Amino acid sequence: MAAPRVVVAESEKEVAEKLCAFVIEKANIALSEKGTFYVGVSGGSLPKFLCDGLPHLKTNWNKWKIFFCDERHVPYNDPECTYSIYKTNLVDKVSMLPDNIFPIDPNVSVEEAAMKYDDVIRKHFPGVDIPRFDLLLLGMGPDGHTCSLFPGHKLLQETEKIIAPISDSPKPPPARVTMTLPLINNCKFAVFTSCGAGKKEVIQQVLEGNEPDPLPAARVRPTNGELVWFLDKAAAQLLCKV
Ligand SMILES: O=C(O)[C@H](O)[C@@H](O)[C@H](O)[C@H](O)COP(=O)(O)O
Repeated sequence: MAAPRVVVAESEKEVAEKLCAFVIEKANIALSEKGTFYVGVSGGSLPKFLCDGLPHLKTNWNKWKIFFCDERHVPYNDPECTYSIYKTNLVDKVSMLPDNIFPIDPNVSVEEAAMKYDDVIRKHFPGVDIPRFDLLLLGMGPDGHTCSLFPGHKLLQETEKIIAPISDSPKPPPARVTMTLPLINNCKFAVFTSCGAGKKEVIQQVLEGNEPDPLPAARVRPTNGELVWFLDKAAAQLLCKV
């Protein structure tokens, strides 16, 4: 994999603008090439960046297929539900057809929800071992986690499954469904967005460290794809090479 591309903007507002422009550019290229755009989105602070910026930009929303890089195993009416945040603040805003966004099923066990989600994804990528998303939009926690893959967790060693349950997430809520590294690293574009001085140390560790046991975010290295980081100046302040 080529070195990650690091885009540093002055402010969170500018990060959001650059991120959304990038997303729409990749979406419209995918739509022109194959008529569909397969994207995975994350929770945390990312929904705000995307939901504030994307609705103003031009694309054919009903050719998008939105999946979740991870999702909390909570009812849809729970404020922690990432799907509901995107449904309310993006899907409904752009009048995207609801069957273009694919939530997990919170009404079964987290193990079953993961198996069902695996099926849902594979139905869109028939005949391949590992689906290849056009774009995965990721966040990174202050501990270097991404999706619901946490430091030291056995899920980091997963080599077969593309979707897995977790019931001991150190970031609440504890039960989640997450993409695994084999799926993440098969995408065309893996894009992180991280802002704020609180992330400056872990960003330096992930982007410029050379750890024997890399943090989860440092393990995102698309095999045949590109890695891009959108950072504000506060988050990037310890980086040497930007
Ligand atoms: O649903 C989740 O909890 C997220 O997918 C999670 O992986 C998030 O991306 C990171 O925790 C970063 O969150 P912040 O950007 O809010 O720090």
